[in-house]
Amino acid sequence: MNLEEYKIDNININTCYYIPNFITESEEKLLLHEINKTPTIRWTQLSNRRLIQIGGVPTNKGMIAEEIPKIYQTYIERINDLNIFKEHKANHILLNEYLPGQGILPHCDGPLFYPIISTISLGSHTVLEFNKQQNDDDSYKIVKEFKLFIAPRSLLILKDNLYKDYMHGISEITEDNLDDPTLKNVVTKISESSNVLARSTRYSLTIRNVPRTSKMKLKFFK
Ligand SMILES: O=C(O)CCC(=O)C(=O)O
Ligand SMILES: [Fe+2]
Repeated sequence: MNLEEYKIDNININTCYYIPNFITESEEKLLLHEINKTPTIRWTQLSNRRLIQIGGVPTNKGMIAEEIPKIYQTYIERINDLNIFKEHKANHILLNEYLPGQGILPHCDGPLFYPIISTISLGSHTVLEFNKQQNDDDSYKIVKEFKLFIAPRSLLILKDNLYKDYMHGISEITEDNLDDPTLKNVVTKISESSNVLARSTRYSLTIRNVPRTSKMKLKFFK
């Protein structure tokens, strides 16, 4: 696969790739089946989404690697085969679940990760919003820059300045108007009369590299 063909090039940023249909419908179905089997206790419930850490829990001291189930490891390897992470191979997945109306506040992913995010989406589309933080003397404001339409089964790769200089987030809304001119990637028209698309439950597999990972097993002493 030649990644350069998938570069989003109308946002003046060189570091964004969007690959529709990166996985097939049957792969999506198998992943959704696996996710739905996960015991509730493995999920961390936040106020506006649920998440599961796969591969360990990154901390500012590094991460103790935990075994990654085979079905997820397959996709880590598929991402590593694209060679975007080079020697900083992907070794971690943060799995997010969003019900319609849930989202994630604008944020940067920060220093726990090597600065590349690769995201496989499942179940529903969403719209990812990119903002910049503008600091005044004693306050700051968030300036909306652009949005990307993220289809189920797609892969999105963000890196370099898009990782460091922009915040990303998902508004807590239940539908998206695809005629929004700030949406920067091509989306297909749903119908002549209305271009509003309702969200359903979406899962994102955010696949990253956690530097300073040790293979040490946790030991418990009495
Ligand atoms: O669900 C997404 O696509 C974004 C998730 C995200 O920003 C994160 O996990 O840091
Ligand atoms: Fe993020």
